[in-house]
Amino acid sequence: MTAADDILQDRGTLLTMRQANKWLDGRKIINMADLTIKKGRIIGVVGDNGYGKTVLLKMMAGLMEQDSGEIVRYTKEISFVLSGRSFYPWMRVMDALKYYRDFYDDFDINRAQQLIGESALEPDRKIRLLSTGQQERLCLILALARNSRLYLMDEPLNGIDPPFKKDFKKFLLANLPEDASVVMATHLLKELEYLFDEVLFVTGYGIRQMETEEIREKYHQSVEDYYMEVVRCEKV
Ligand SMILES: Nc1ncnc2c1ncn2[C@@H]1O[C@H](COP(=O)(O)OP(=O)(O)OP(=O)(O)O)[C@@H](O)[C@H]1O
Repeated sequence: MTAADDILQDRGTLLTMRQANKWLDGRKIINMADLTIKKGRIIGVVGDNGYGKTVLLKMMAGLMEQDSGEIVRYTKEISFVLSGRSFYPWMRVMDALKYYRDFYDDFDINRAQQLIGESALEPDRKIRLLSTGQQERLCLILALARNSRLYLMDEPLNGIDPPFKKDFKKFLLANLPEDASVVMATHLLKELEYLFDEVLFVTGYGIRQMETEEIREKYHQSVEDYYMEVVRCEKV
């Protein structure tokens, strides 16, 4: 790390991307991505289908490497929320907890068990037999029971029921370590934009990072309207 990087770390920066590019199957998916993830922020990742939100999250997690440009992670404590399909077919809820305990030093199995109990998930139930929403809830619990600095979530609430969606902010804030940040890809803008401090718009030509307060106060629009009426209409 350079001296300038040390200063960024002191100011609470968790991750930066500078002019990061990613090609897949000969197509440029991520184009000159510039972004900064600071501590204590909840950040939405918004973009049309296939524009590269998942690829961007995987690059942040280090699961996909950039082809050019720079990604600096100022923390190793990054928790990626898996999907329910990530588990072996034989696994029960309790097996997933033990798997996480054995795999991650920062996983608090007691905390996970408590959250499983509060969610009415049965510890002996096979994960593949859970509903989509129950699987998503399990994956969220597994990720949040890790003591991380950065939580990466790829459409975590698609199958989840309206009451939990409504309580999600409370659930998240109650279970996030202090000063941790969340980066969350979602199409549920109407329901979730109230959560976001910032938004990363993933467009066909690059990434645009904006404060939600700026969108609301300067442009007098909701994030969804701003995305639909401004960002999606821009041509570069
Ligand atoms: N491993 C891979 N190999 C080849 N192409 C891939 C791979 N992963 C993703 N892609 C392609 O990259 C593009 C972006 O995919 P990605 O899953 O990031 O989109 P997304 O914005 O998350 O979409 P959605 O909103 O539908 O979930 C797509 O065209 C996809 O087909």
